[in-house]
Amino acid sequence: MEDVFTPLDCLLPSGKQKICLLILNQPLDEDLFYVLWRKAAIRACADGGANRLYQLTAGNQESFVPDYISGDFDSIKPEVKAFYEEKKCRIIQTADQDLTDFTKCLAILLEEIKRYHLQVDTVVTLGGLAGRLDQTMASVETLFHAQKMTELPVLILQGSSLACLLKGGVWHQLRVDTGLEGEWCSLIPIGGPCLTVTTGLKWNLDHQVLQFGKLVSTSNTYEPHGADEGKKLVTVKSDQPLLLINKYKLELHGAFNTCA
Ligand SMILES: Cc1ncc(C[n+]2csc(CCOP(=O)(O)OP(=O)(O)O)c2C)c(N)n1
Ligand SMILES: O=c1ccn([C@@H]2O[C@H](COP(=O)(O)O)[C@@H](O)[C@H]2O)c(=O)[nH]1
Repeated sequence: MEDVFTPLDCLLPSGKQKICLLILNQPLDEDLFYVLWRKAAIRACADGGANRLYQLTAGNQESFVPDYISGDFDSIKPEVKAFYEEKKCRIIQTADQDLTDFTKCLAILLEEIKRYHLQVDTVVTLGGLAGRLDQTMASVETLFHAQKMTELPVLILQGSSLACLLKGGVWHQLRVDTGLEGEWCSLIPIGGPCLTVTTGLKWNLDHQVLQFGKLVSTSNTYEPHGADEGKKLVTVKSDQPLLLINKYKLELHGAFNTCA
């Protein structure tokens, strides 16, 4: 079975993927935010993610009201909660202290996609890869939950890195021809050893085992003159879920920041 996917399509203003957007409690990149917000079928904030949204959209906050804010609400500021409540944003308390606000917010999002039969190709998350290291590790763990909850790809973007967990046992064909690809990409075996085959990379893996303490494919890059140069395809197969991290470059210089 083959899974064809363009990881950076969501960042193209003219991209084809239909997305939903989840905002976590990390500084928001303005360009990323405005490109993604205008495309999203559902927009949600996890707890303090609402503070970040409120801050970024200062002066025009009523044009950027999310569909819901969920979480244990130990981070959202009272005035931010009151503002969005007044604007009819749904406030959903998720008190469970065994799952992160990110995981719980994602679970709600996936239920809504199902309930309203929304045509969605990708769930895009802003934040989650910086700040507290335990939270960053938890973000990656959320991707494992996500694979049990949905067939949809769940992406996490922050600070020029896009992270996505590739399913095990499937050939992934990754198109890397958007023009937004940066100079490196990595394959990280998170849950245990990953028997891996790749094509289209500078350092390909030929049925090699990626494993912490053995071999981890960081600072890899796309093959400069491969046979698939025209299409720019990378293929990856691993017997276990494998974390893909891509560098992206988005230089819009605020070109989209007036569109709600
Ligand atoms: C074994 C175990 N360790 C730790 C916890 C605590 N814990 C895990 S997820 C979670 C909720 C974290 O909420 P989130 O808003 O994502 O992070 P916060 O900013 O509140 O730290 C908590 C308290 C637990 N329930 N079980
Ligand atoms: O340093 C951080 C802090 C938070 N996150 C993510 O945001 C959500 C919500 O965080 P709150 O602090 O509870 O508002 C959390 O579940 C993390 O996924 C982060 O990535 N890094």
